[in-house]
Amino acid sequence: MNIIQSNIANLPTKHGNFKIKAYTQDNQEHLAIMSEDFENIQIPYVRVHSECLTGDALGSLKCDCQNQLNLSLDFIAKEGGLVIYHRQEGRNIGLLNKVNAYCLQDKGRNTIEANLELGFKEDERNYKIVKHIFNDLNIKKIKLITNNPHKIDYINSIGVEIVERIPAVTEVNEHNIDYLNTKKDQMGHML
Ligand SMILES: Nc1nc2c(ncn2[C@@H]2O[C@H](COP(=O)(O)OP(=O)(O)OP(=O)(O)O)[C@@H](O)[C@H]2O)c(=O)[nH]1
Ligand SMILES: [Zn+2]
Repeated sequence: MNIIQSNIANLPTKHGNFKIKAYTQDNQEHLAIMSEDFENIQIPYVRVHSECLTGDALGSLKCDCQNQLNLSLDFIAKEGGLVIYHRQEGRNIGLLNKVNAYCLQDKGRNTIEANLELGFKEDERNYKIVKHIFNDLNIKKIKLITNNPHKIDYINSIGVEIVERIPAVTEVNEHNIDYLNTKKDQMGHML
């Protein structure tokens, strides 16, 4: 696993002041976004946020990604911890395939059916870089911000203890209600 990593730099944002460190693996560039007091925290709050360009950058109402990212950055700036911006767009099928999946959803498929019809699993993400980042930042115990039980299982399986789960529940609207219901009913999300 060939990973290149950056130095640490300051990043002031409208959410607060952070320190950032980038990691490159297999042409994917990921970012650790740490609160200023990160080094002194015993058990950090952590959000592993999967990239969603349409949500995070454009404010798409089809998903809850931008709201979850904003909520997490606000929370981490205040309470102390880390957001890992995990560049596995579209549950790791990539942007082009996600747009094709959205086209199928325009025709009535749900988020899982669209992935399967394109020849992918419902979730193609892997968390190898997350394991590396936890090791690099010497993190052994965390409080994880998530609704996704599979993320909890994975992070437990790499030897990082989750002492508390913080829900990341945000607003429901007419565009994301079906998506959120599919995540809850068919993907096991705690919503
Ligand atoms: N393939 C595909 N990916 C999607 C779709 N909607 C959102 N995504 C991607 O799903 C990822 C976010 O996953 P979610 O299931 O919303 O949340 P999660 O990260 O599994 O769980 P939480 O920690 O609770 O947020 C991002 O990479 C999005 O780009 C979709 O309809 N199809
Ligand atoms: Zn999204």
